[in-house]
Amino acid sequence: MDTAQDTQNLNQSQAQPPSCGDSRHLIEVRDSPGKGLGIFAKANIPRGTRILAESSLIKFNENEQPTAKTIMQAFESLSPSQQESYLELHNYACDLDKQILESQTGQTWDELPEMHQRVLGIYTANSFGSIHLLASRFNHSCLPNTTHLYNPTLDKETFHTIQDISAGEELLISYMDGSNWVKSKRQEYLQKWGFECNCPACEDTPEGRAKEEKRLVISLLSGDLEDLLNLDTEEPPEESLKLTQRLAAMQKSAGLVGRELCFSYYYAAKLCTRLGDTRMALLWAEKGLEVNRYCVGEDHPE
Ligand SMILES: C[S@@+](CC[C@H](N)C(=O)[O-])C[C@H]1O[C@@H](n2cnc3c(N)ncnc32)[C@H](O)[C@@H]1O
Repeated sequence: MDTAQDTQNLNQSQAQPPSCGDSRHLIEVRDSPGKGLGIFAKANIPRGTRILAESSLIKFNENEQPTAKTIMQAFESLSPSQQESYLELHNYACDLDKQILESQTGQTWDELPEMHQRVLGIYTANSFGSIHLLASRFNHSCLPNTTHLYNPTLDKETFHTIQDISAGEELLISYMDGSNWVKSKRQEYLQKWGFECNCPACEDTPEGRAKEEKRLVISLLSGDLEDLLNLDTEEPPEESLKLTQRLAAMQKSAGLVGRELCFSYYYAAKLCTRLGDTRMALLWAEKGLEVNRYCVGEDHPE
């Protein structure tokens, strides 16, 4: 066997992007000061890149609410090496999660065996409804540059950049659904993970406060729009269209360019259709499609 040739082949195969339909060769896991580990770009990454498509290590059915018992069973059904990898993940359970787990086990947190505390703490700190080994290293930002969604065709969670990323930059997702939430609501929600967010939208600086003001307007516009939709379905669509256009413009200027923007564009398209303005309806729909494509890729069924 030619050892030099083997080494060369190995180096070449490491240099090749893996054929798993993502660009994970462009990212690395390393220390993120004040946040534990995080995921960083090793090169410039353009918007819309599928950086990761990852199968779950542990997954529950959509309509199955995981409990302490089923989480422990899922962990025990893993192979020894999978268990080892699982146990390396970040471990944190907030008081509320502990209370829920206590009520399910009938034991206080301190009475639970140490291994149970660890497995359950890791589950609550890392679950997107499922556990993924690499994706568990994404830290949070209220102004994320990466978005994720389950792709049922691939049976994988996919992660796409929604901004152009520079080499060395951390890739950050949002841990919450409500991108229009104001700071106090966001901070309250993030207690689940035991940290105080200091992202550009949360920092107490003139820039941070200006971003928060935009978020407040977005929150109010979304609320007004919801009221228009809920209170009177006969409401003339012109008013809703104006609100939707303002909402989309604010989302864009606030840097909220994930699927929330796509939904505003789609909604504007629907309203234009209702108003008989096919040309504008097409334009909004195309804008929505473009955002959707960079958020979830071409192969998502939605
Ligand atoms: C899903 S894990 C993310 C990866 C984790 N940093 C690690 O070392 O494995 C969630 C934990 O990361 C930390 N974290 C995530 N986003 C953060 C942020 N914006 N600021 C500080 N800590 C953060 C918190 O400790 C949180 O409980």
